[in-house]
Amino acid sequence: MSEQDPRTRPGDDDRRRSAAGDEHRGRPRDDAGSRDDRGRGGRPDGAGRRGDDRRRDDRGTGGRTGSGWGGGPDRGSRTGSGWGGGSDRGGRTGSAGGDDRGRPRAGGGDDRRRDQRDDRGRGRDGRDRDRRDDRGSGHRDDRRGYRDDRGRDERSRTPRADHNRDDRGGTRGDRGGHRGGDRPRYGDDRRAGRPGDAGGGRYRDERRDDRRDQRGDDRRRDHDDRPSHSRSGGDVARPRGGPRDERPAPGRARDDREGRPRRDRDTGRSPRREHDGREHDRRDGGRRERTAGPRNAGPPRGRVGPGRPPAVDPARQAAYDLLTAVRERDAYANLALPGLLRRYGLRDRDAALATELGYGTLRAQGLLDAVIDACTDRPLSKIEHPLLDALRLGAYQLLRTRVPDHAAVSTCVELVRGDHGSQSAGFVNAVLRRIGEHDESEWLDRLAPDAAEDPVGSAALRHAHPRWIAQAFADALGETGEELTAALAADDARPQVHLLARPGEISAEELALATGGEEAPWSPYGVHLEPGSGEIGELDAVAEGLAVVQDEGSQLVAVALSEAELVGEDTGRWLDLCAGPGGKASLLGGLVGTQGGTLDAVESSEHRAGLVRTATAELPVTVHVADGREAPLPDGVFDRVLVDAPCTGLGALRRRPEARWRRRPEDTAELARLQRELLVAALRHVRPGGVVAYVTCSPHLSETVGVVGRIVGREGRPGPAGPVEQLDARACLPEGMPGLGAGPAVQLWPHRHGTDAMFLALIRRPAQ
Ligand SMILES: C[S@@+](CC[C@H](N)C(=O)[O-])C[C@H]1O[C@@H](n2cnc3c(N)ncnc32)[C@H](O)[C@@H]1O
Repeated sequence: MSEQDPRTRPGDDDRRRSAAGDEHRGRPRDDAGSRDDRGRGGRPDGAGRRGDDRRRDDRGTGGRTGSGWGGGPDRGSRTGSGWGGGSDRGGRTGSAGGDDRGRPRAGGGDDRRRDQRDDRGRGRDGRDRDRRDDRGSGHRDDRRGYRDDRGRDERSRTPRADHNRDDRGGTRGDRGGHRGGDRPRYGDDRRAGRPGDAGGGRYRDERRDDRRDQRGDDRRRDHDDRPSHSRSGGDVARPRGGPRDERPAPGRARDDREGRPRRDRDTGRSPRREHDGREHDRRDGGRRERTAGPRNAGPPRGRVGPGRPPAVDPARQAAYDLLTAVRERDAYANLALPGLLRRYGLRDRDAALATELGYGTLRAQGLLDAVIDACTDRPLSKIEHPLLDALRLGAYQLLRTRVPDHAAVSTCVELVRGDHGSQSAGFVNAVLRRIGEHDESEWLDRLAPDAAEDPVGSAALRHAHPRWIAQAFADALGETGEELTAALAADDARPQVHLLARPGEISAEELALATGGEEAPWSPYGVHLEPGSGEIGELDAVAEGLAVVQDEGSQLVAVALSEAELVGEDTGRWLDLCAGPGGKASLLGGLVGTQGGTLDAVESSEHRAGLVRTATAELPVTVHVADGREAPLPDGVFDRVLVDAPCTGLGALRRRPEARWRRRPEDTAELARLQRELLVAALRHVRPGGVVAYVTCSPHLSETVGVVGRIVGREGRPGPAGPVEQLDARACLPEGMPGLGAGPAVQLWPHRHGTDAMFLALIRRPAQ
């Protein structure tokens, strides 16, 4: 889950909104025949358009099923789980080629891709025209080649809205009405024991277009609050990159909004404000070294001289305001940033610069503070916060960007001069000049603990992590050497944006073509976008609801649950016990929908339950606002249950620039209790022979194996949920995926897998 992370602070939900995108899913494997069939990986139904001959030939045995499940001949044999990819999949990451990847592909062929290319060329006017036309005629569907009259007839018998009622009445009996058409199918040969083998369809009805319009309105209204909609899910560009192409990226809508930089600032900060007592010391920062900095380099104690408007470029002003918002309002950076970009009229390279500076400064805060601390007489806690923000912003530019020193210093000096006077400006100037005397590695050599004596402390400072988080990573990795360094470094890097190609809506291949991205190495639904400029929400595929932002690790754990081996038939009744904001519910709902099943989605926060409704609006998902520990749902009936538990989110810090400095070690104990209780509840709701996936986006042992160990029981003694069996989760992840450990649980890592650090345990209730 991305910044929309619920796990961070229970009760803060209203501050978080989501694109249902960020953010963290089977079949019996005892049937060799079905394994083989899956392994051949062709479209089970033979329906849908084919790609061109070259693609068909290259794909060989690994053609894509409409639902994204393919699997080359060498893949099904391992787990029988039908993970997509052809026999050459293992070489994919090293291969520049696209057509020979043996990737699973959805039903669309060249026509659809051509259509999408044409769409892109039309630009905004063309899209608007299509939208107008769509409303009455369904033209939009034709345009993408998805139109299916049979499906529409069936859908008209079972309006979509039924699926999102908060009661279940009348929906299940109609499930079959959503199947059919030329949409991908889950055949018996691929999903033994699954219901609805006739396949799934797109979940649409005549109200779809209306709803899309409504969604568009919601999207615009919620824009400020949507997470991860900048290309990086975080930073977007280095400040001194070459000239950037200001044309819209492929598939990106032109934005004809007019933005005007505004100089007004909404902070109203007083230079005399009391400090809040927050520590700005070297808690995580290694030993203190005072250099011969300005001896009088303490902060001024009040405004000196007349204030005047800051003469700073809007990008730096926006970054500075972001730091203020995070500090003063506990804002989530990825939720606050889009509004600031709009306020200052920032687009393209300016937006990229503002994002880089704001996110980078937040991410590196502990390192920056250690350096600032070494350059002034006063403890950081005695420096007025706005000045400290300016110092951090300047220090980040000096140490971690190619911004010329003079520009880094002078712009930060000007940032404070207007509101805080010339004496404050002089203080900032003096400290930043001191910082600029050394580069980052020289400062680290001076300030970091000796790696031989304190490897965790050294790695923590060098990669800008609090020590306790670096220690938690070390504990989970089981080492404090090179791999810890690699993990922290990957966690400190600008992340790619990962998109989920929604099952039944668009294939990963099509989405990659439409967005200029790359198909993900592991998830059959994933597309990676390079960090760059621009708003993800402006991509046509995202704007039209065909794709959402979702980390590949989140996709993998959701698909793993859908792949886990049940005892007995999958009746298509699935449950997501902690669903908000709906990222995985949207994927699970799409998967279960393609086989005619349903998903119940429980979320304790009303607001976040609303986000789940929005994210699953066209899927067979019923949303319940309830505490997952006592949800009003029957016991012992669900085939598959996801517990994507509220957690510290330590595994997604790269997407949440400020989170690493907010979390406290003591957060984990209370969360672990809640996690255990939710897992026990899930095991109550799952039927005998059904499977529960316990998932966190944290590698902290007390939230992962600690929770699972207590519930599964130890040394033959059952835990509080009675006897259960832990499955080998590795078998439900793509074959050839490296670094999955010794099992049975799986810990994903950014440095090993390019994903957030998601944890997955699969637990099955014994069959009666
Ligand atoms: C990690 S998030 C789930 C993310 C979600 N699965 C997704 O992919 O978008 C955990 C969610 O659990 C919710 N939550 C917290 N306590 C809960 C409880 N007792 N019962 C149900 N949901 C709860 C939080 O509000 C939050 O939305």
